[in-house]
Amino acid sequence: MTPTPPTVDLLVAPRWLLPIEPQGLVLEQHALIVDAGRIRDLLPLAEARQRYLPRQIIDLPQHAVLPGLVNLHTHAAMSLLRGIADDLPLMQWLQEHIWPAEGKHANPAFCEDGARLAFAEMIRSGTTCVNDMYFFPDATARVAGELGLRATVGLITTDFATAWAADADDCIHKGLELHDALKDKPLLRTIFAPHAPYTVSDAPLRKIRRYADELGIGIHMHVHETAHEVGSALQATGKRPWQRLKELELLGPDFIAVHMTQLSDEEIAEAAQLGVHIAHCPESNLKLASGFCPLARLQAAGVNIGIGTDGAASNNDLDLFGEMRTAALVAKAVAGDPQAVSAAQALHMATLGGARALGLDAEIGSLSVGKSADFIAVDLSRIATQPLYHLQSQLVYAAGRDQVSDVFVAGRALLRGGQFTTLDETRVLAKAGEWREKIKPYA
Ligand SMILES: CSC[C@H]1O[C@@H](n2cnc3c(O)ncnc32)[C@H](O)[C@@H]1O
Ligand SMILES: [Zn+2]
Repeated sequence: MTPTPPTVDLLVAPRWLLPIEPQGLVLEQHALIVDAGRIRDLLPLAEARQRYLPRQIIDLPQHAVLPGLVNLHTHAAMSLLRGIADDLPLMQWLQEHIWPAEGKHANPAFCEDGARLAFAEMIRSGTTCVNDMYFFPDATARVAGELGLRATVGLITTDFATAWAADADDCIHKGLELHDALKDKPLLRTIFAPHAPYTVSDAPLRKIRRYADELGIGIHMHVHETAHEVGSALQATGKRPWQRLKELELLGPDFIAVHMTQLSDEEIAEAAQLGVHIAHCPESNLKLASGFCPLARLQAAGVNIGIGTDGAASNNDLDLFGEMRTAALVAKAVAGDPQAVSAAQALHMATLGGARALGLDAEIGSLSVGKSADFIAVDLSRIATQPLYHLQSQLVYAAGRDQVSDVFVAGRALLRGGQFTTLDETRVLAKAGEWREKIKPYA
C-alpha cells in the first residue's frame, strides 16, 4: 500500500525558480512547497504533485519566483518628505530642509503614516524585509507588524534632542525598552542605529558597543557618506571617522556601515578583516552627489554587501529592482569594467547579502529547505522582459517593480495577484494627502 502523501499548506508552481543559493542556479518546472510558514521542499513539479497534498496551489506559468528582497537601509517614514527638497548636497539638504521639517512634524502619527506609505511601496516592489532607521521606531515596528512585513527597526541615537528622545542616553534607554517589547514578535527585530559619526559622541557609542555585546543586537550607522564628512572630521580631530569607530571597537561582524563612498585600500582591507557589512545605497549617493561606493574593490576583498534605498527624500523611490540595476550599472562605470557586479551578483546583494548583514541568513535570503517562506513572484511575460534568454539578466537589467505580482512573508501573502491583502491602499493615499497639506510650507 502506498502511504498517503503529507498535507502541506502551499504548492507554488512557477515557470522559473531562482533559489539564489547556489549562485547562478535556475530551476525550471520545479515547485516550491511551503508548510507552517517554512520552505518544506524544492523539487521537480511532477514529483511534487505525487509527493505532497497541498491545501492550496498557485500556478505561475509566466513568472519567476525568488527570495524576497531585503532593503538594508531606509528611513521609512521619510516617504512623507518625498520631493520636498531635491538637487542639493547632503549637509545643505539635511540642515536647511529635512531637519527643520522633521523638527516640526516627525511625531508618532507622522512616523506611523509614513511607514505605512513606505511599506506599501516596498511590498509592491517585492521587498519582504526592511532595515529601518528613524525616530519613533516603536511606530515603525507597529506598522510592520500590522502589515506582516519582516523588519529590523533601528534604535536611533543622536546627541541632539528630538521629539523621540532628549539626548543620546535617552535614545539608548528608549531603544532598550523597545527591544524588550519586541521579544516575542518573530518577524520584528531591533538594531542599534547611531545616526552618524558627526551626530553621536564617543560616550554613547561606547555604551552601544557594550549593550550590543550583552544583548546580541547589531549596529547600523551612516559612515563615510561624503568626502566632506571625512574631511571635516580630519580637520576637527585629526582622524577619519572609520579610524575613530575602529578605536571605539564599534567595527565588527555585527556592524552595518551605510554608504561608505570614501574608502582607502587599507580601510577596505580592514572592513574585510573585521567582517563589517556594507549597506550600498547607489541612488541616494548619486542624487546627493555624495560619491561612489567602490563595490568591485569591496567584493574583491570579500566584504559582504547588501543594497538599500535610503529614505524616499533622497532617492526618491523605494524600489529595489531599480536599485539593483543602478548598483550593477554604476559599479561597472566606476571600475571601468563591464564584468564588475553581474546581474547574479546584484541579485545576491539584494537578497542573501542583506540577510547576512542582518544576521538573518539562516532564516531568509535564499529559497532553501527549512528557511522561512519569504518569496516573491515576478511576471516576465510583459513586453519589457521579452524575449527571455537569461533570467537574472532580465530581472536586473529589464524588469520593473510593476511586474511583481505576489509577495509572501513567512508563508503569508502580503500581495496576491497584484492586490494587497493586509493593507488598505485608499486609507494610505488619503493620509499621504493630509500630510502633504501640513508639510507643503517646507517644500
Ligand atoms: C535620526 S533618524 C535618521 C536621520 O537620518 C536622516 N537622514 C536621512 N538620509 C540621510 C543620509 O543619507 N545621511 C545622513 N542622514 C540622513 C534623517 O533625515 C533623520 O534625521
Ligand atoms: Zn540614510
